[in-house]
Amino acid sequence: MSANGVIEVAIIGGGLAGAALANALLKHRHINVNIFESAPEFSERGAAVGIDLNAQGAFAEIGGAVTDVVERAGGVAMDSSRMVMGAGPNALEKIFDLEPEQRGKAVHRAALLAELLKPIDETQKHTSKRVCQIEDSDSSRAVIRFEDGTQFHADAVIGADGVRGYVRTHILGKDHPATPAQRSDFWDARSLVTVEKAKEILGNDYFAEQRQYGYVGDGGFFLHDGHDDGKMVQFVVSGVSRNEIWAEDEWSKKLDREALEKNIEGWFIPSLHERVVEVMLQNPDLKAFPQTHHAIDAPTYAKGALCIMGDAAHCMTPWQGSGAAQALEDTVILEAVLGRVKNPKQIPAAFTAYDKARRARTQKIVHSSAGTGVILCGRGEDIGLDLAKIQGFLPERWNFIYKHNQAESKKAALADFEKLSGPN
Ligand SMILES: Cc1cc2nc3c(=O)[nH]c(=O)nc-3n(C[C@H](O)[C@H](O)[C@H](O)COP(=O)(O)OP(=O)(O)OC[C@H]3O[C@@H](n4cnc5c(N)ncnc54)[C@H](O)[C@@H]3O)c2cc1C
Repeated sequence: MSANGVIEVAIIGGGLAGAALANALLKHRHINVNIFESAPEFSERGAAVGIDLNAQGAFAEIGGAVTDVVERAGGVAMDSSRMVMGAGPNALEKIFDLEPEQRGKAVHRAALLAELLKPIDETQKHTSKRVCQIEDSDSSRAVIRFEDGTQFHADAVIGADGVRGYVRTHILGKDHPATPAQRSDFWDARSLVTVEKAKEILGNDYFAEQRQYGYVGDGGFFLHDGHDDGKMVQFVVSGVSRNEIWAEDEWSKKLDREALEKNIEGWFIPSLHERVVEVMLQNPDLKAFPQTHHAIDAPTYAKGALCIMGDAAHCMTPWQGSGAAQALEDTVILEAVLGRVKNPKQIPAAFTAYDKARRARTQKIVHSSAGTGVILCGRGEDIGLDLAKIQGFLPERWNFIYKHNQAESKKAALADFEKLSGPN
């Protein structure tokens, strides 16, 4: 703690998780927050991110500057059907529509990140700062060392440094089986096209503006959703990896027409197959990426005055579209408990309360997400391509994510913090 009683918080990683937390902590005058990003600029790869109901709830719970950040970033309501399914050799059937109150929003990642970072003073945002070492002890501030030879001293360090970040390794140890993320059984590829092009290629049977449609195939899945004020549409093709697709250490693969055709062969009815190929090849740099996740549960998200959040803590496959949402739920709890800290000695209690509030739920979603992928690729055990059975399974898989009472969870974490932290 500095002489003026300010608690120094360092956030490592300037993705959606780190930016949301830095923004949320601005409301606490006794906290000085600095955010350190390894890249030369704050940026987001990829197109849309779905802001589901619980993520919207998290923004509302955080309040202040983030309340309407999704609207300011051009978020588009995912109107109507979440899933209209084409399955098996010839079926095209609707599985279920979302009720209006269940609908999420799709927003351009870079726009959302920019809005989250906007209120943070330039002096608190640092780029080209790759953390390579942290020295922490019970008695003094942590020393964060960067690759450029500089260092920073902080009372609390939050690793929001993503799936291959440093802080998870520091907390769990480099040899712990839960430290590295694992490659899942799935891969995906993405393409972003204008609404006009999407209509032209997909036609009315397969496309409706500003709706999120998903098609179950025999081994894979095809999805589209609108974003960027409704002008652009994101297409995703994803599915079960075939053995010949990936070499052991291969983390991306260029997809030309032949490779794409080979990898999605037999998934969809012919009329859909043709359209999937055409719309995906609109991306001149089409690549397949293996989906990774923390398949092995971490025993903790916290150690002393250090903790991890977002993908650093619980990287998940995208099948339930909840990774960013979970980072926002993390933010709700971290903002609340850090807001109560009056003395740096209480920081370990704040992070223990955070770990208790967040770990079990997020790890459950990591596993649920991978299991949902199996179902959406028509490979669920005793489910296969039976649309009625798929319909039966899906709502319960999403409801426990959406119907999470963030205010209650925050209250419980604050009560835990009070119990653990002792007198100021
Ligand atoms: C294909 C796909 C689709 C998805 N769709 C959705 C969706 O619809 N809805 C949803 O809620 N979620 C979705 N997700 C998940 C969501 O994108 C992620 O969970 C979220 O972006 C993670 O944010 P993060 O800030 O934790 O990590 P990241 O975005 O990975 O940010 C980590 C940052 O830390 C920096 N960094 C790394 N190491 C260091 C270091 N040593 N020092 C300093 N900085 C460092 C990195 O450069 C990076 O900027 C999807 C994910 C994928 C892959």
